[in-house]
Amino acid sequence: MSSPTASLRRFRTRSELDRYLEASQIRERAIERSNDVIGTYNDLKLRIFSKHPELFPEEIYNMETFRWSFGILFSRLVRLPSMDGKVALVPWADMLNHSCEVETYLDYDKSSEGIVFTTDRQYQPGEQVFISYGKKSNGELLLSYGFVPKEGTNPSDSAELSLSLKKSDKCYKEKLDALKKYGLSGSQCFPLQVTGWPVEMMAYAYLVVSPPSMLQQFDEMAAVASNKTGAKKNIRYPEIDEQAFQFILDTCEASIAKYTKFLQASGSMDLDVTSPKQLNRRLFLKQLAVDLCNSERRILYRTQYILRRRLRDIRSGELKALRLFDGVRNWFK
Ligand SMILES: C[S@@+](CC[C@H](N)C(=O)[O-])C[C@H]1O[C@@H](n2cnc3c(N)ncnc32)[C@H](O)[C@@H]1O
Repeated sequence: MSSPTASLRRFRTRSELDRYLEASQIRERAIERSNDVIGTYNDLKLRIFSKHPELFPEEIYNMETFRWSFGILFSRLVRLPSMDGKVALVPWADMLNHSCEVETYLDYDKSSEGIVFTTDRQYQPGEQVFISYGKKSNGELLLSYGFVPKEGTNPSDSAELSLSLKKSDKCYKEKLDALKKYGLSGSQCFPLQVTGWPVEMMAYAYLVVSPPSMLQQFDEMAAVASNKTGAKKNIRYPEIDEQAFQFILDTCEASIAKYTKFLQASGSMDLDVTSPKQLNRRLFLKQLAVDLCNSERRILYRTQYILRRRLRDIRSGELKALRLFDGVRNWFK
């Protein structure tokens, strides 16, 4: 199941997105999705609604009802694997809640010509049966379905880290050209998980920190960063490993600081209410934002730990090599 607009049922306006999701890259995704829905509506209005007002009156076919319908439809439709991922609305199935821990699924069954729900184990009468909405991060679940699973319970959770070329880089233009050639830009987001980061991110970091003497490798780095070269290549440039890890660590720590600032400020966030109903809604949105930030910051902390250990290993390796070199030199004296 996927929903491009359910989040917009939670965070209705741009100012709500800016206020509650300011620390998370999910804010950018939400803005993109919102723009997609607005674009689709405007396109339909131009090509169909405005040409047949008797069939599509403005009181019904307006932006607000369009967004609502999209949200309802996409948070309830089911993808059917055996029918090439075709989507369907299945009345009873839309009552199933999501759990990150189950592998139950819905699919079309040829012999019974119906949709069958397959469970992963036996359930007792009265026990709640869950389904998986797919291997999605907490941010994606918030955007698509309007909830955030409990921290640490989602094995597919990820947090996006944005890396950027340095404007002061002597080879800024050459690096940007290499990135553009593979459809990338001077600033790219990559998903981090508690288990590590993608090779694309490492390649991007190599490119950012590489000196002018590595100009010949810029193309290869950009190609791997884009994952457009077909097979994934696990490139390594040991001579700039330390700078690349340090660069990712600095970016990661700047991001952690942003989350921490938001989480600290959220305690005294001005909810600016005029009615109890509004207060409840804003408290709910704040809690969703806090839950999301905590789960994303947890992944960043883990990344920070892995990076610090890598850097420590590199530096202690260098130190050992230096001591060995000094030892040999002294021996020859
Ligand atoms: C397909 S419907 C599931 C049925 C829904 N609970 C209902 O009563 O209509 C999807 C919606 O259920 C809610 N939901 C599903 N799983 C959830 C979970 N694990 N925690 C909180 N809310 C959940 C979200 O609001 C989501 O947009």
